[in-house]
Amino acid sequence: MIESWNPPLLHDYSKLSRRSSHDDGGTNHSAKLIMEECELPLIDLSGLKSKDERQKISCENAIAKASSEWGFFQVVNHGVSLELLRKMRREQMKLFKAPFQMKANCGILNNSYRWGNSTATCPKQFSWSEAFHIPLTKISEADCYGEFTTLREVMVEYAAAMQDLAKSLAGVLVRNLGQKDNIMREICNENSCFLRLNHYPPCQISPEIFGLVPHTDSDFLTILHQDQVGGLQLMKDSKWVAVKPNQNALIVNIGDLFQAWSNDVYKSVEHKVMANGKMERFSIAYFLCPSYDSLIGSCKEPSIYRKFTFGEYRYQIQQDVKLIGHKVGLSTFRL
Ligand SMILES: C=C1C[C@]23C[C@@]1(O)CC[C@H]2[C@@]12CC[C@H](O)[C@@](C)(C(=O)O1)[C@H]2[C@@H]3C(=O)O
Ligand SMILES: O=C(O)CCC(=O)C(=O)O
Ligand SMILES: [Fe+2]
Repeated sequence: MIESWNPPLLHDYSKLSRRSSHDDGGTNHSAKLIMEECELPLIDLSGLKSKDERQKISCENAIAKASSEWGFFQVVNHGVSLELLRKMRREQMKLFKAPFQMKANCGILNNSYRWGNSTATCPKQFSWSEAFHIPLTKISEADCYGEFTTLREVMVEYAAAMQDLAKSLAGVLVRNLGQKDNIMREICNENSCFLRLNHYPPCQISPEIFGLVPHTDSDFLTILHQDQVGGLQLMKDSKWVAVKPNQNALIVNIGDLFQAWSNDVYKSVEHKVMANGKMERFSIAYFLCPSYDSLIGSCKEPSIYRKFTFGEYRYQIQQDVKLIGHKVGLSTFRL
């Protein structure tokens, strides 16, 4: 265990966990531990820039196919420099090494620090992880960084690179459904997106503890940069499968808003992270989100979902988490 890692809820989590076998929502834990490992569809994005029209179309089709069949894929030759990815990871590790009190109470990164889930009342609601969930509007503000001054430049560069990639992928998905790709450029901008720095410390309580509880993402799409430790799992054909880490690739997944907008053509797939008994794990997620007042309708009629704004959607999630302990998501908005 890292010395500076001093989670305040360790005691409570251990206590809850000891009660877990009788209160796990009826899930069979021993079955959960036998895990199939999958390689996500691997897409070479150099195809998007190819002069050969067939190569370009084949790349675009692969993106659309994976978004419909898996809701997840991995990309190589994505245009984000490996040096930038390495720099970002170094800064992220430095940040999480800081003592808990500093991360939680010194106002860094817009007070966006969170540890686990303080409202958890049973093991299936625990998330054994800490995160900074930062609105992009804040990342260029020098005041946000406290003593972590070198983080700022890297964050700004990283967010810009992710923004470009996310918009280019979103453009492909929008055009694939016969729509004009300026839609995404108009409603998603640097004011509405988020970066999330995740750290999963080793967890010795039990191998069944979640690093991050099962969820779907609430955005249009997410770009994830994970390390080599592994632990990410996703739902495929009604089964949990573990994602094999690939150091050269970034992971892309469809969020709830793209599922709603595409009328269920693209799938926002449930995923989770399992805690690791020995190794700490790091990941960074970039969430492509619209502004809060953007109306999310479907690109074709008849629509499966009623129209809603992103603000309304976020509010509903917060209410659900507060009242019933977890996100309900898109099903609330189904007509
Ligand atoms: C407790 C929760 C917070 C969360 C929704 C959830 O029920 C489960 C996962 C959390 C998560 C993780 C990914 C995204 O950061 C997020 C915005 C999302 O869609 O699911 C968060 C939610 C949140 O922080 O509100
Ligand atoms: O850390 C991971 O692999 C997944 C993180 C994630 O799902 C999220 O931040 O929404
Ligand atoms: Fe996620």
